Amino acid sequence: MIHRLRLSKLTLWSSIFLAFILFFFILSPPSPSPAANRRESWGSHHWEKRVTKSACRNSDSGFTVLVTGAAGFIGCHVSLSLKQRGDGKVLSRAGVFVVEGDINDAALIRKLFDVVHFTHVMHLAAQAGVRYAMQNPHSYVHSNVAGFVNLLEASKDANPQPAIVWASSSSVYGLNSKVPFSEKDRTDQPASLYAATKKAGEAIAHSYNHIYGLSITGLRFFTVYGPWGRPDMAYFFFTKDILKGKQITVFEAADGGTVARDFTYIDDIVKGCLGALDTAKRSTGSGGKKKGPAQFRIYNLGNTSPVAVSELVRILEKLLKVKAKKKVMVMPRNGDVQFTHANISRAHRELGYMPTTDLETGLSNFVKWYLDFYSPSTKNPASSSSSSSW
Ligand SMILES: O=C(O)[C@H]1O[C@H](OP(=O)(O)OP(=O)(O)OC[C@H]2O[C@@H](n3ccc(=O)[nH]c3=O)[C@H](O)[C@@H]2O)[C@H](O)[C@@H](O)[C@@H]1O
Repeated sequence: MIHRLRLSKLTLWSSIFLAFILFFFILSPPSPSPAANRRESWGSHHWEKRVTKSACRNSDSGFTVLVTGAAGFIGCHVSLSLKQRGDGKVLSRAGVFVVEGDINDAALIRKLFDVVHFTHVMHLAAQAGVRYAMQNPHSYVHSNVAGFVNLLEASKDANPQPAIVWASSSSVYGLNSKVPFSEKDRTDQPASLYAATKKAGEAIAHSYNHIYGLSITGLRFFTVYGPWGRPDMAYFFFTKDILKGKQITVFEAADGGTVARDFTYIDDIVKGCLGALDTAKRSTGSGGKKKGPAQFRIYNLGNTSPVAVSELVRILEKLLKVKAKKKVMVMPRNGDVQFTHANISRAHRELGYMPTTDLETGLSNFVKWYLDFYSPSTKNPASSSSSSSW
């Protein structure tokens, strides 16, 4: 239980601030906590030994992946999935070694690249969330722009360079009104600072690909949800507030039109991330020098099935067996867009990506996890359901 609570806090922390780095294939004795990893002092001989050991691969075809944001929602699912399939696993007992740090810490990132030859970087650390950008704009620039550049700098100097797969966002489509959103559509009208920093990330990624020969794949995630999710996302805090009998605010468009999202279940997203890693070609440069053109890709990872937020609430009411206290209001001008809908044909063709989880099924998994994790009062009619999906 203590372990679970700690994880929950970490998930929250990393989604609001940033940045844990986890890498594989670590096997370490059960790690006391990320904080303890840091206390061990990251430059020490013992630390280097653990890092090196953890990064050994069991075959030449395995990957050694640096996953940033590993304590965050998508990062922890991707990390566990990589671990389960055994990439880089060398010791008798699988485990994950988490290095707590900021992706802006150039010395730490350089040290990691000195100690390990990463074949891939799965960059999922970010300041996420659309509306929070109005409260804390600088954290978006710090994590999504400066932190990303810091990671790319270390990656381009590495010899050999890793291939990079990183998290962009459906929010880059901004005010684009052509649906479904295709990777070819315009992305030059962001509706929030968050979207602008993700769009900046795509431009920065292109420049590193062009100048240094880094192989880079950007994944535009569409409103990802599921167990161990982000408490700042609507489906998560709606669940919490409905159970507490608190009023929730459901947005509608100014003309009374539907506000909808292409909600995408975490397990489908993880498959897309692994597909991107598996199909990433090698970077062509080394030690900061380009040796030829390198792969540059961008993919939508969505569900291709937008659902109105009012319908999301209806499903939650059914699963929780509690009627929500709803206040419907016009969507404030805080960065939200009215509608998202992914065209995923490119990801299907090139990554084999095919989401299989509809919103009701995915939310049912989430609600089971939520009730099990938070064990709300037994007075709650929905609390009898308790199995966790993990
Ligand atoms: O797809 C994406 O790229 C983005 O998806 C989510 O952003 P968002 O779709 O806004 O997700 P939520 O904040 O969970 O909102 C979901 C829906 O609920 C609505 N909402 C939100 C809050 C609220 O109080 N009421 C309400 O109706 C929003 O307008 C939105 O339509 C994530 O928070 C972003 O980090 C991610 O990049």
